[in-house]
Amino acid sequence: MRKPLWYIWQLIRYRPGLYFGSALINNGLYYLLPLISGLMLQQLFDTLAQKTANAGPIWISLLVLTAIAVGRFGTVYIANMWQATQNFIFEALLRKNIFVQLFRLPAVQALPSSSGEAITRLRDDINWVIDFARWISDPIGQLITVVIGLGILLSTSPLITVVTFLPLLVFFVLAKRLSAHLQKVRQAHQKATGDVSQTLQDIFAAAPLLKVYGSEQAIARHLQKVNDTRRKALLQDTILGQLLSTIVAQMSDIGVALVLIAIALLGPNEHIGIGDLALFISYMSWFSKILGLSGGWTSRYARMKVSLNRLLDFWQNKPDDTLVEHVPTYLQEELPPCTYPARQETDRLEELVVQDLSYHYANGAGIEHINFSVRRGSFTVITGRVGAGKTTLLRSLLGLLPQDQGQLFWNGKRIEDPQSFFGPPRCAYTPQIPHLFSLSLKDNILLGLPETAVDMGKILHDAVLEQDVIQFERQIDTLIGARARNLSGGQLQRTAVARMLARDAELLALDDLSSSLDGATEQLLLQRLRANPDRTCLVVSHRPAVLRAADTIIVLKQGTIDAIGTLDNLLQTNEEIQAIWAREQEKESIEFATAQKQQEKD
Ligand SMILES: Nc1ncnc2c1ncn2[C@@H]1O[C@H](COP(=O)(O)OP(=O)(O)OP(=O)(O)O)[C@@H](O)[C@H]1O
Repeated sequence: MRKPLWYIWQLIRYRPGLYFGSALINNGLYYLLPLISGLMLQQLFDTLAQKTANAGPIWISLLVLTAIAVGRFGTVYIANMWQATQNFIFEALLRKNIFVQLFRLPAVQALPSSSGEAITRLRDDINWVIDFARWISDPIGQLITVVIGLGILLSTSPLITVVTFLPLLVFFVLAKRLSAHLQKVRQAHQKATGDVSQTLQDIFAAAPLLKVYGSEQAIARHLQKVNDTRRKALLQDTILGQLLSTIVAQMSDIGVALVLIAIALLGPNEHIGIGDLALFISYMSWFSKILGLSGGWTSRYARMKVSLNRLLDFWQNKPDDTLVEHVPTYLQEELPPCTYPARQETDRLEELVVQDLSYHYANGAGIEHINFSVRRGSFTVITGRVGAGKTTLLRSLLGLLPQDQGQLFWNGKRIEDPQSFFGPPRCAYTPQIPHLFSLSLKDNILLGLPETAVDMGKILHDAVLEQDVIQFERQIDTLIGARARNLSGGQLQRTAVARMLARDAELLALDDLSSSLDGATEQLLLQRLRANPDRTCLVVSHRPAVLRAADTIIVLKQGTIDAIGTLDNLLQTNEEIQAIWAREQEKESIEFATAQKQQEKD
């Protein structure tokens, strides 16, 4: 793996003009201008005391001092603007490269941790890394300023410079020690706060169970305990934090006090005039502020390194330079138009062949030696008992899970990278639990496609959604709401089907097409899907209506193919499908009886 500073340098190289421009203004002008102010003050006070023969007019000194004050305000303003722009650009670059990497991997491998944790990494860890890149030029400006300032002071009076600067340095070291201790206290506070949040989250999630088990008292005691730890940590954090900020705030006064005491004691022997006093006070006060701002180098570096490693985790133990690859970020420029792959002659599906496909999860479960083929216009159903491997088969075929072994052929031509191959216009997929966004129904169906590219009326019809849409308050523009809470389970399933149909793909892969639909709607959906003779469907299901509609049924048992055939054939020869069929028939008759009872009641 490269050294952490290499990544920081690559970030800086992405916008060197902006970075060095803002660093120069921030560190060059911001830190150095007060040194000129000090010299002007010296001049001004010497003039007032008539010490130097060639002292310029007072108004020139005042003018220069005012110009420096305005200049400093201007530099802070410009530096902040430039740094904010730079931060946004660096953030965008890192996020874009991470997202590109996430989309490159099969879905199951994409995230190194939970999605909540990944969001935290994308926000906080990126901030720590770019904050380090911004900050790294600060100590250089601070060091240059202190070296030049000390040189000027030493040439005025070496003794007073040493006796005032050394105690200031001691205060600085003490403050930094306190700051290191505060870091530990702060970490303990953050952990304690995290424990409280986690406990509350668990309580909310398990509230009904806690009541049933009568565990309210025990959980309340646990909450009290973690809260008490947090209270103590918060108290320590607040007191130490206040103490440290008081010391840092007083550093400047301490610097001035040291100068006054030193000059009172040593001034007469050192031939220190009023102008020199002004110079010492001005410089020592500025040095104290700089010392207050500086330090924490090792902790900043360590924090950046940890954050950088957490970002490189997205590359799954294969750290890659592409985290800082210089790609366009379009923060100020127009986004390039979205392009959709045009259908090619070779995209047309005649036959898909699956050869010896295997995939195993870490626990050993999965699918093994799967062989079958799908012809154009066919309706193939993958069925099996719960946990037989239906979803795993569909997902590894589509490249959403990495294949351990096996080959796939599209019209006889080998598919090298299933994950990128099985997208529109070749394939569209509806997962077992479709995810809808908190957008309108229309936007959920289009999901980025231009409206002009689809026949929405036909799509709604084929997905048996047309009647539902009429009844919605704002028809197709109705907002679906977070987690599709404004839709029933069946409407959600059919919206996902509509989204898939909008892709007008050669192969439609559906994991659980109709489990939330009533019998009549299910029949209608199957009928409409099958009405187009060019539509090729590969469906996971154990619903009798879907099995009846199938041309070919693939029966899975414990991750391997138990039988392939038509329903009539399999019902006579295959025990597995006989068991599934009997159980589903029973379920159907119970559902039918319940529905009839409900009708009678109504
Ligand atoms: N992420 C996972 N990690 C480990 N094992 C898994 C994972 N997902 C599924 N499995 C296991 O792999 C086997 C096949 O699971 P799969 O979901 O493909 O079955 P299925 O036939 O689709 O089941 P269902 O009808 O419940 O959807 C099961 O034993 C399951 O426990």
